[in-house]
Amino acid sequence: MIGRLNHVAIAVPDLGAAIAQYRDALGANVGDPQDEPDHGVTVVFIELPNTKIELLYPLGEGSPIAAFLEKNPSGGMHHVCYEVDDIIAARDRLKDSGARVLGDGEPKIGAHGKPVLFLHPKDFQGTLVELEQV
Ligand SMILES: CC[C@H](C(=O)O)C(=O)SCCNC(=O)CCNC(=O)[C@H](O)C(C)(C)COP(=O)(O)OP(=O)(O)OC[C@H]1O[C@@H](n2cnc3c(N)ncnc32)[C@H](O)[C@@H]1OP(=O)(O)O
Ligand SMILES: [Co+2]
Repeated sequence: MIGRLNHVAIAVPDLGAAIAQYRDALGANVGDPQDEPDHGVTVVFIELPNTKIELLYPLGEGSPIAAFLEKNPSGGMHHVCYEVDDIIAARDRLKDSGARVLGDGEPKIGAHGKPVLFLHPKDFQGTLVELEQV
């Protein structure tokens, strides 16, 4: 069911510093910040040869990233995103297996303009899992 690793997300307390670190210290190809108010985040994608890094910074009230940074003030790995062909079929199979699909269970449009869903970290070895239909 899951396919390629689409991205690994890192929550950051200082987006400018993280951009500079990846661009200058790591020589990475860093995209421009993209506000995603529907998700309460500003995202910056870093293109790697085999996947992407997604830097996440809180946007607006009630951002899930703000809550994460309260617990992890230096930032840290926030989620992994796997690609799926059919996000509804994946969701239904996961729900049948007893996994918790976050939010109202309906896919939202993510940063790539594709439907995404999130699965509770407690059901996946302490790792927040995002699925993106490609
Ligand atoms: C533009 C979209 C973009 C894209 O790629 O397209 C994105 O990726 S947007 C990313 C931001 N959106 C989300 O993260 C949505 C899904 N997240 C949530 O619904 C919440 O953040 C949730 C439910 C994962 C955590 O909620 P909360 O912050 O309120 O924390 P809790 O205390 O309720 O957490 C319960 C339990 O889980 C642990 N936890 C929290 N966040 C994570 C995490 N990122 N990875 C691993 N574990 C996490 C938390 O520590 C609690 O554990 P406990 O042992 O009970 O203390
Ligand atoms: Co993501």
